[in-house]
Amino acid sequence: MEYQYLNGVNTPADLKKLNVNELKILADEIRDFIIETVKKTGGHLAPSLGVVELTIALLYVFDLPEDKIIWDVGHQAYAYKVLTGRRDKLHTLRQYGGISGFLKRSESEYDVYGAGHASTSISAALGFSVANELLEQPGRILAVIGDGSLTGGLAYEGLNNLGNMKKQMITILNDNAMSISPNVGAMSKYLNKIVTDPIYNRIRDKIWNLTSKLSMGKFMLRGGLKKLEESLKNLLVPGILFDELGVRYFGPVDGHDIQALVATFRRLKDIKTPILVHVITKKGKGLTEAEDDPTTFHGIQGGKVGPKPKAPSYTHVFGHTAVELAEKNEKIVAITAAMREGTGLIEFDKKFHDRFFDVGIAEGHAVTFAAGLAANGLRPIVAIYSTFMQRALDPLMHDVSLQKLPVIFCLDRAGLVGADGPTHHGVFDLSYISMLPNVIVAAPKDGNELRNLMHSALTVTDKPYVIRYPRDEAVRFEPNREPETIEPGTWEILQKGKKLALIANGSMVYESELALRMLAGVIPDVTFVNARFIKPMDTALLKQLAESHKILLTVEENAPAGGLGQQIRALCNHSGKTRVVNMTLPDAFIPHGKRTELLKEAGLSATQIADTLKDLLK
Ligand SMILES: Cc1ncc(C[n+]2csc(CCOP(=O)(O)OP(=O)(O)O)c2C)c(N)n1
Ligand SMILES: CC(=O)[C@@H](O)[C@H](O)COP(=O)(O)O
Ligand SMILES: [Mg+2]
Repeated sequence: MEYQYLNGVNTPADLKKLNVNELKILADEIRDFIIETVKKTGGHLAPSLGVVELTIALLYVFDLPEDKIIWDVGHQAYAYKVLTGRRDKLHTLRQYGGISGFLKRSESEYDVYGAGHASTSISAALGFSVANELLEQPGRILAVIGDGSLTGGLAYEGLNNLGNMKKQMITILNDNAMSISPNVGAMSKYLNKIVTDPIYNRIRDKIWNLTSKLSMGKFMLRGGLKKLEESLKNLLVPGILFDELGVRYFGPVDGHDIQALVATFRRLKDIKTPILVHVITKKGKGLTEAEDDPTTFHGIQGGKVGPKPKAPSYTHVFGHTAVELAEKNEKIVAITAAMREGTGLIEFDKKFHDRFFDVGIAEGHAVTFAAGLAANGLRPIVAIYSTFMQRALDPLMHDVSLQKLPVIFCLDRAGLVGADGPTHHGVFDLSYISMLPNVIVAAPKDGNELRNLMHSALTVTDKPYVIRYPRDEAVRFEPNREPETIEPGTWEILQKGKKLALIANGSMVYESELALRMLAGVIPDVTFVNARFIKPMDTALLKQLAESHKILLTVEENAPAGGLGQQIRALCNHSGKTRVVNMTLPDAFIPHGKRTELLKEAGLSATQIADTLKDLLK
């Protein structure tokens, strides 16, 4: 595609040769380029469209790579990638072997810090700033954080320390009033107030509240003047919250006005103490459908629409079943950490809005909040992606399992998620959760079993019940079947055979089914077991299998350490009679790509399971 300026701009140095008017044309070209590219590759389109002008202004005023920008999450940094030497690679975005959808230190010298999980930028940037000072390195440190990411507690830990340490750091708050869905929480309301209420409205409202209920005498006696002065300060200094934390607030600034952004950054760039610049942007800016529906366009699939799925997604099955349970039991409440759409809770929210809680990007709070709900008589269902559940391991231990509270956890995106890559693969949950006492950990083989496990979880009232499932089709799902109650710790024998017992878990049951179909008539019948519970194990059946088979082959979509296979090996090894072979994901971070490509790279495709079976039985 021929562009007047974009073709000649590949680095920040190229950018600095343009004048501000040319930058405005460049912004349109970059926006057009991102739209055309991401429609093919897929990715986080609306977030990136919202910060095109902000990115240009930052790279125009600041001196990268000496000055360093740390992006929160990094899903919004496509313009940043274009302007830091990756314009000609953007078409490989999130593809296997291509550039990452987030910042990545190994990808570019300009990617000084990677992310993917939200709310880390302020803490990391403070680290950079202190390192500059102690090592006497030149350069300014900036963090770019969205209003959604500012609902994450880690951001406040960073702000608290920053305000106290008073180090040089410029925090750019990119406020588009959106997380994935509309942003939630008191901070969001506070930011919105700064942006929308004209000052005089606020003065009027505050004074009215202060004096309306009190006679003037009482008003004066009750320190009314002090309150009045405080409230006036609050009104007239919009960013008072940040100022009080020791981070000087500037703004709000129009995040699409390059001239205003450049002037603001030029004026503030050499302030040596912590500052925060509040920038107002529109998520999806420049693409009408994305501006109108930034939630849908937060992340889009690229390329041609694939074949019609053979079964609904596990996400759909979860959402359907959560509603089904809530219809029958008014104690059931659902909690999400800013992932209402991704976890499949839209229907639940619509039908049971007063029993639905979006707590913002606050997974630790979500779990401890659920503990409180459960301790006081409700039955919470917490829906969190497996990778984001890592943020809540201590609340799971300390608040839920130790106190034996009946919280149901539904961990979507367990296993390899695909294009989001290593920050998002949910490949450790079997390990980090089954190590805890007082937990049940299950993985369904299909949609029917997910629904049965969720129904079964309700019968458990003295410990948390964790169910994990992949970002994939649910193999089979009959919503009208009568749900079955599955006893915790009971595995399912799918085929009786001899010599080798194939013990698969969750997503790997279907892969193993496909492998056995490939080998029909080729190898002697093997015993095939659905090990749907990792905790508790079906130790009675396992003992039987170990005594009656020479080989146990385990297959799971989880890291090796602490997974199903390692636990089975430990249980069988003391007998020494049975050979245990484990097929797991590698002990490594797995790159981004298509889920099917990655399963193959990890050695967990149906063909590779079949090959392993043939090798073991020859
Ligand atoms: C710990 C964590 N939880 C959830 C997510 C999923 N997530 C990615 S971006 C996003 C919304 C971020 O909102 P904001 O910071 O305002 O950025 P915007 O998309 O509006 O530019 C969420 C919830 C995540 N990346 N990390
Ligand atoms: C950037 C981020 O963390 C989310 O947008 C995530 O990419 C959503 O993942 P899914 O597309 O699997 O819902
Ligand atoms: Mg936002």
